[in-house]
Amino acid sequence: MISEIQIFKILQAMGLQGSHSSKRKLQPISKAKNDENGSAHSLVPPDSIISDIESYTPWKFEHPSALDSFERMMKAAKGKKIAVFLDYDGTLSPIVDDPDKAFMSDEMRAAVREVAKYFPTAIVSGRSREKVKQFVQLSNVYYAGSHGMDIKAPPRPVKSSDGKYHTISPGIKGNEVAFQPAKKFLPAIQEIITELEEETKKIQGASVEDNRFCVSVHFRQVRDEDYSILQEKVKSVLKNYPEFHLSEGKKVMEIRPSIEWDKGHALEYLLETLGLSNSSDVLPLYIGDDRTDEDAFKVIKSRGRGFPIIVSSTPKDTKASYSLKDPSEVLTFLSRLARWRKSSSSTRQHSQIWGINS
Ligand SMILES: O=P(O)(O)OC[C@H]1O[C@H](O[C@H]2O[C@H](CO)[C@@H](O)[C@H](O)[C@H]2O)[C@H](O)[C@@H](O)[C@@H]1O
Repeated sequence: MISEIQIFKILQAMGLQGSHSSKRKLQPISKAKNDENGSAHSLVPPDSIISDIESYTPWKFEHPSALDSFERMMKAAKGKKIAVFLDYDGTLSPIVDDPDKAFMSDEMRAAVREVAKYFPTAIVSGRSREKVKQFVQLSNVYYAGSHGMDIKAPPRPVKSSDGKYHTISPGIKGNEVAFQPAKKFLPAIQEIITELEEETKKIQGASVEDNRFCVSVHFRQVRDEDYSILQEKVKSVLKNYPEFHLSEGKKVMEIRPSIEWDKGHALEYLLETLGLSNSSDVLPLYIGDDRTDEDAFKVIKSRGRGFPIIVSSTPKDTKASYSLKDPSEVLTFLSRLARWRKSSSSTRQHSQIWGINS
């Protein structure tokens, strides 16, 4: 893999790029033709480099690789605190046909464990909190399930009669409480699940996933010609539940209570409970691949500091500032992040700060 800098140098040599500016739009580059003798023009780099340049679209300049930008990002983070937020499906685990088999690799688990030794770390997923915890199997991270509608974290700092805030030390075991802003919808959600299961049971490949405070209807394995029937059935069930709405993710329809709470709110909530919300020294780093992660990217953007990173191998509309191609690049990034921090501090200092087990 060639770096961003190398690509700029090549582009400059080819007369296609004037200066290093992430805002500047590049014209699409087409592969130069061989000359009459069949030999490539002297300015044309080898095929492997050409294909890297071709994939370096204007989108990639606006959302540079977090791996290529690592040194720059860490320079900006020097002396500041990074708080890490990670989506699960498509970020820590690859997208697979069967949602029950979206396992995380041992290498990824080890990398997240290592990151969480040095930085406060939370997994923010559309899955139920219990389910994502079963997949991740780490005790030194916080979990937010149901797109942030089910968070287990230290209690919010409380203001006492003397007007002072009392912050509870983050992460001390047994001190965590569940925050569940959509609790009153639980009975309706169970009714919706029963009705959806009944309505969709004849559609081959469709499945309904109980994510506790939200529901997923999967269609990855549904034939294309059956999709609109499935969609109609889901919509007809939802007609009786006006307090819920439907959105679409990666080959999945997601049904959620219409409350003002999403992954962005979950990020803010976690920062607050961890005592990290008011400091200009805190840089939230969020890695996610799906539309629901955009709410968290937006929050980081509006805070004006932090690292919103999208996982995508193709250009897409996003509020993220950086990109990683796939979960294998996420693994490389997280390992580098932990190594970077390890080389600048000792584990002992960290566990004293965060007080959580690994
Ligand atoms: O917020 P996330 O953790 O990314 O959860 C979003 C949805 O992820 C899961 O579905 C996706 O991954 C499955 C396994 O790879 C795949 O089969 C499915 O097509 C994807 O949409 C999860 O099963 C859903 O409930 C989540 O809503």
